[in-house]
Amino acid sequence: MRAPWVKLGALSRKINPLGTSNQNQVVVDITRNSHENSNGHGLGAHSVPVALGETSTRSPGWSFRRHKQNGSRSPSSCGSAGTNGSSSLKCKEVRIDVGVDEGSDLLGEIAMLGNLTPLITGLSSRLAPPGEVSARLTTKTFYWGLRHIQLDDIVAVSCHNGSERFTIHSYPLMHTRWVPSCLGEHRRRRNDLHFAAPSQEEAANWVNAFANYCHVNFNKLPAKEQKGASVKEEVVMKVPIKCKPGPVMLVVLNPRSGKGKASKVFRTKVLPILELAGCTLTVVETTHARHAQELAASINLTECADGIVCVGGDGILNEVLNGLLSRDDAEAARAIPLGIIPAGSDNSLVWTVFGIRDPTAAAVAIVKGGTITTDVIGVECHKTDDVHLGLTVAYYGFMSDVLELSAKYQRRCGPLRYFVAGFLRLLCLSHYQCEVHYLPVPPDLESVHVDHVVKSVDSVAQETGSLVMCPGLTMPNRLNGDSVGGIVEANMEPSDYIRGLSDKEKCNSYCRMYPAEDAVTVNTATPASWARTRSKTRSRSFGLNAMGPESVSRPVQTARHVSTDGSLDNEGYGAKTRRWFLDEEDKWESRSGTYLGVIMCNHECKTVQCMKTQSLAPRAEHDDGVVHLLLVRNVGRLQLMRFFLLMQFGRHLSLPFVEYSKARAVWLKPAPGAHHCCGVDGELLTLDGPITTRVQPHSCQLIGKRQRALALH
Ligand SMILES: Nc1ncnc2c1ncn2[C@@H]1O[C@H](COP(=O)(O)OP(=O)(O)OP(=O)(O)O)[C@@H](O)[C@H]1O
Repeated sequence: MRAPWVKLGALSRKINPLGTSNQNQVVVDITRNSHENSNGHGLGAHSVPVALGETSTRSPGWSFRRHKQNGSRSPSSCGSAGTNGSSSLKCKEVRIDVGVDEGSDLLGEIAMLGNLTPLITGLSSRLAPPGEVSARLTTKTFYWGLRHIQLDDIVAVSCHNGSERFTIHSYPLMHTRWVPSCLGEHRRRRNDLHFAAPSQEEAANWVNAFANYCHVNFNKLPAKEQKGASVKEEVVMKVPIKCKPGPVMLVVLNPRSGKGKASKVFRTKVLPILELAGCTLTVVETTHARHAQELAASINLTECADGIVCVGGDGILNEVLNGLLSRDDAEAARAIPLGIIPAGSDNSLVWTVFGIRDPTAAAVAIVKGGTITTDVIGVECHKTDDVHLGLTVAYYGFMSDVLELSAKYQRRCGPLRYFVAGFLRLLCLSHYQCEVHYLPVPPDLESVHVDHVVKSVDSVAQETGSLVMCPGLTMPNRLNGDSVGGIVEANMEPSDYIRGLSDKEKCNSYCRMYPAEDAVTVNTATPASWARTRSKTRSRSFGLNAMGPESVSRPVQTARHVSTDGSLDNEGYGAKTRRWFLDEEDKWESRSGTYLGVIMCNHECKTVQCMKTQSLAPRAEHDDGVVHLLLVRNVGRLQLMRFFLLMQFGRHLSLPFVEYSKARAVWLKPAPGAHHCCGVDGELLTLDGPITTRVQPHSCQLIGKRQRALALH
C-alpha cells in the first residue's frame, strides 16, 4: 500500500498528450493537494481533459504543474527559474480533478464515502493514536486518509453484528525489502486492516459496499445477557448485512508433487484464504498416480460446481482435465473451471498464463474469480483411437526421454530431477528417428485465432441452419463414401480481431484456414459404421501392442465437423478425430530423419525453475488455436546445450538446427526401434503407432486473472 501519489505512472500515461509533446515538451508533475476538496475527501470527483495553461474550475483534488523542459525537471526549480527573466522557465499550474467520471477507468466509480477510524493494533497504536480520516470506496480502490488498497487485493471483509468495527482482509503485493526490485519477486502477504465507523449503521453500510467486491464474513456475536434478566436478547441490526454464500469447490491435492510439500503449502498458505472467502471445500489428497483422473471422472459435479482446484504440478491438472472430459456428461463437466495452486516442480501453465508462481497469489486469484480461456491440445493415437488431452506441451525425443528417466529421481531430487535426468541423458545422448508431417497455418491467417473463427462459423450455422450460406464453404459430400456427424467448435471469448469482423469476413477467414476440402460439414445422421470404438476411460498408455506394419506414407486423414444444433454428441474425441477428414496432401509438410526433439506447444511454456525470460515457444499464445511446432534436428551435445541456454532468453528459434512452425495438426510416427514415449504436460505416454496432435475444438476455463504487477511488464 502506498500513498495515492504513486498513481503517477497511470495518470501520466493517461495524460500523455500533455506530457510528451515534442516541440513544446512539458513535464507533468502530479502532487496531492494539501487541502481536501469541497466534499471533504482527499480525491476529486471528476476526470476532465485539460488544456495547457488552464486551471480547472472544478473542485480541486490533484494538481498538475507543467513547465517547459529546460534542463531541469525538478518542479521545485520552477519558482526560482521564474525569477530569472525571459529565459526562465514559465511555470503554469494546471489543476485536474481525477477520479470518478463515469467513463474514466482511472480511479473507478465511487461506491461509498464517509469517515472511518483506522484501528492500529500492536505497538504502533501507542505511537499513533487512532483518529478519524476520510475514506472512499471506488469500484477499483479503497482509500482512507493518505493510504489506499486495490480491491483486487481484498479477499474478504469480516464484521460482527451490533459492532461498529469491521476488518478488511487483504493480500497486497509486497516486495521483499532486502532484494533489489529488479531481482526480487512480488509476493502477496496478508494484511488485516481494522476500522471503526461512527455508528453501527454506517459500519453495516461500509460492509455492504464491500460485499459487491468480496466475500463478507458475518459473525454473530453471542447474545447479550441483560443485567438482572435471564432473557437473552439478540442484537438486531438496523441495516441488514449482505452475506452471500461462497463458491463450492473440490480441491485435488497431490502430496507427492514438487518437493512433497503440497499439503503443507495448502494448509498454511492456501486454506486460510479460501476459508476467508467463504469457500465450501471438499479436499481430496491423491493416494496414487491417476487417482485425480479417476476422481474427476466419477465425482458428483454438484460437489465442484464452482471449480476444481488442483494443488500440485501440471501433471495433476492434466489428470483432472482428462478425467473430466472422459465423462458421459462431458458437456457439463467442461463448464467447470479449473484452478491451479503451484506446488509442483514446473507449473508451466499457471506461470505462463497467469504470471503467478506463488501459491498465495494463486489462491487470491482463485478467490477473486474471473476466468481465462485456454486451448486444449489432444494427442490422438490412430491405432487405439485414444486421445490424451493437455494444456501445455506435447513432446517427443530428448525431452520425453528425460521425463521417463526423471521418474527414478523424483523422491531423491524433487524438482531438480529434470536437471539430473537431463544431465545423464546428455552424457549418453540418443537419437530419435521419426517421421513428422504437419499442416502449417497459412501465413496470412497466422494472426487469426482458429477457434474464434470456428465459433463464428458455428454461430452462422446455427442461425442459418446451414453452412452453405457461408460463402466459400462447401458441403462435404462424403468421407469414404459416408456422410459425417458433427463436432461443435466453441469459444465464448472472441478476440478483438474477430469481434471487428463481419460474419462474411469471418467465414472467409475460416474458409482460407480450412478450405473446401477441409470441409465443414453439417449432417443430421451419424452412420452406424462410426460407432464408438474406444473405452470411455482413456488409458495413459496408447495400447500395449507392438507397433504394426502400418503404412506411414500418408499423413492422418482429418476433418472438421460442425453440428447443426451446436452441441457435442456423446462420442469421444478420439472417434471424432478419426472422422476429422482432411485430404490436403499437397499442403502437408513432411520431415523424416533423426531429431533431438519434436515439441508441440500450446502456449509459451515458461518454466518456473528457469529465468523469467525463458520461453520455449515465444510466439505462442494460450488461446491462439494453433499448435506451435519446434523441430530440433540431430546435433551434438554442445549445440543442444546452446539450445537450452538460448531458450532462457527465448532466442533459440534463431538457431540453424531449429525449425519452427505454426501448425493446425502435427502427425508423428517414431521409427521402429526408436524411443516410444511421448510426454504431455509432464505425463509420460507410451506410443503405439502414429499420433496426431492438434488443438481440440473445445477450450478450457482456468480460474483467475493475470497477476497485476507482472502484467504491467
Ligand atoms: N499420491 C501419489 N503418489 C504417487 N504419484 C502420484 C500421486 N498423486 C499423483 N501422482 C502422480 O504424480 C505425477 C506428477 O504430479 P504433479 O504434476 O502434480 O507434480 P510434479 O511432477 O512435481 O509437477 P510438474 O508436473 O509441474 O513438473 C502425476 O502424473 C500423478 O499421476
